[in-house]
Amino acid sequence: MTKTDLKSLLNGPSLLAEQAYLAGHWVDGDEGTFEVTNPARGDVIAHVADLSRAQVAKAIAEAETAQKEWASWTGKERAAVLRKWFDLMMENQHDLGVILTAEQGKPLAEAKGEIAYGASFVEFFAEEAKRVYGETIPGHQRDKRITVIKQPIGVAASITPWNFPNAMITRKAAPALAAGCAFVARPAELTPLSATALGVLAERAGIPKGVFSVVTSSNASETGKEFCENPIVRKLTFTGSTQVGRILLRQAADQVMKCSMELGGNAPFIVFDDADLDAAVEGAIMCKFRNNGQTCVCANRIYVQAGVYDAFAAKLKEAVEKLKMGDGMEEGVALGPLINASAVEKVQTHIADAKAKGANVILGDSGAPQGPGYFLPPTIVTGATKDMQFSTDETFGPLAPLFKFENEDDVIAMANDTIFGLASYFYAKDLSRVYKVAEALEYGIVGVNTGIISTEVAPFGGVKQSGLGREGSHHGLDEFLEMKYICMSV
Ligand SMILES: NC(=O)C1=CN([C@@H]2O[C@H](COP(=O)(O)OP(=O)(O)OC[C@H]3O[C@@H](n4cnc5c(N)ncnc54)[C@H](OP(=O)(O)O)[C@@H]3O)[C@@H](O)[C@H]2O)C=CC1
Ligand SMILES: O=C(O)[C@H](O)CS(=O)(=O)O
Repeated sequence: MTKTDLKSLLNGPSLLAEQAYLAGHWVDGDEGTFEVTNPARGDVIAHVADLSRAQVAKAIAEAETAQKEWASWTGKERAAVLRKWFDLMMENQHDLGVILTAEQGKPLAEAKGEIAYGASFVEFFAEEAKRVYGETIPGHQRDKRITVIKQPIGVAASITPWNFPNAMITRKAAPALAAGCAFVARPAELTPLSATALGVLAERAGIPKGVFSVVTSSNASETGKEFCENPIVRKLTFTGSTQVGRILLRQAADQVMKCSMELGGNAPFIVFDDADLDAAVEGAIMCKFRNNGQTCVCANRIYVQAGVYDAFAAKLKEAVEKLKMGDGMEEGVALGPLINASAVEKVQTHIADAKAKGANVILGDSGAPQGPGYFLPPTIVTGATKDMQFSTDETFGPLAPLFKFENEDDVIAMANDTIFGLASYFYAKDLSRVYKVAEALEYGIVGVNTGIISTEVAPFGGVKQSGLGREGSHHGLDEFLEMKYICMSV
């Protein structure tokens, strides 16, 4: 798919923006441009503005000015503009999906699903913009009156990954703008086009110049340092690996900057012997193979109780064999390419490690199809054990390792034996078991009899080294607000 092909697929080619959106102006990069390639075919689909650190600093300075006016609007006025942004995202869902598939690779149906998911945060926080409530507290002395108010934190900056190039930005920008903050977004180098398209629609929606900027760059480290070291930035919100999250937290510590961190995962997916096996297989497929396994909430370890292990393995194999792999633009494709060669190599390394330690490959692991693109057939291994790499490291690809367990206590101990704590899942019918296991799992999210937990109405986030803070739900607004109390003598 070339740039010409991509433009021909769009109803509105102007959504394909190769410049950066800097404080309401479309600009070239002082560092030139960087290439964006289609992971299914390796074609170059865009040459995107490569901003310098000085240009990023300019976006931040403009944001500071714009934010003061934006914060003076009523919540209802901000809500109206955010609602328009939501409406434009949904009106352009097809084009935004095509752009997303072109740069990230996921099947078009999934990409359009991400657009709706990303837009749902804008819709939700447009409503929340009107509900930034404070409180009054009975005075501690007869002549004292205490009032608590919440105010926007100021200029927020985001760094987001390539796996959800639309939704990871809107999940942060929507609450920030609703709260009255200004927002400077730095998308991943691999997938900047979904972000610049959001800039096109933000401009059309009437979001004031400087309130929302998209600073595209090939130098993540430099942009990150500007975000962490610039005293105007009061909030850093990051989604990505725990490794990079640690770097950013260290850098932000010098300013004691408020940070939200949505980091890596290592999700256990547990099938008890009283589970509905067909439902568990359906849930495992969605949980493991959404975005071809490239999500932080994907099942990374699948634990199956001994009595149903063989039956589950057979059913899962039969279901996975039906999944069509190919270019995300092709009808009926369920599994697109991985994002790049290193992603393929990581999955192959996990498979090789497991085989070397005694695992048995019951599906896949056959050589990737010839020709361009980062394709890897889905693989299922049985006989997984805790000494294998995928027990501790996030695979981030289409590999389903099946572990056998005997009882509840053992599987809870194994599930919790990780530095991560983002998402977890289990299938069971016994109510007592459901309550006990859900409470015992050390994770920010527990899916019970479901493999998909993503929604704008719930507080998404992890414990332990999977992150800090929550995104989505009314809690998501607090990440961009400062609380103040006024103690008045009457
Ligand atoms: N908890 C969550 O919600 C999510 C967690 N993740 C986790 O992220 C990983 C996969 O995503 P991936 O994008 O590879 O993760 P990375 O952490 O490598 O990258 C995430 C973002 O951080 C940027 N970045 C990388 N290094 C630095 C740095 N030193 N300073 C500032 N920014 C930097 C990247 O830029 P660039 O790519 O341009 O180099 C990218 O935009 C997995 O571990 C996955 O679990 C991913 C998505 C969601
Ligand atoms: O980046 C991710 O993996 C997302 O946070 C997962 S979700 O929000 O789509 O569930």
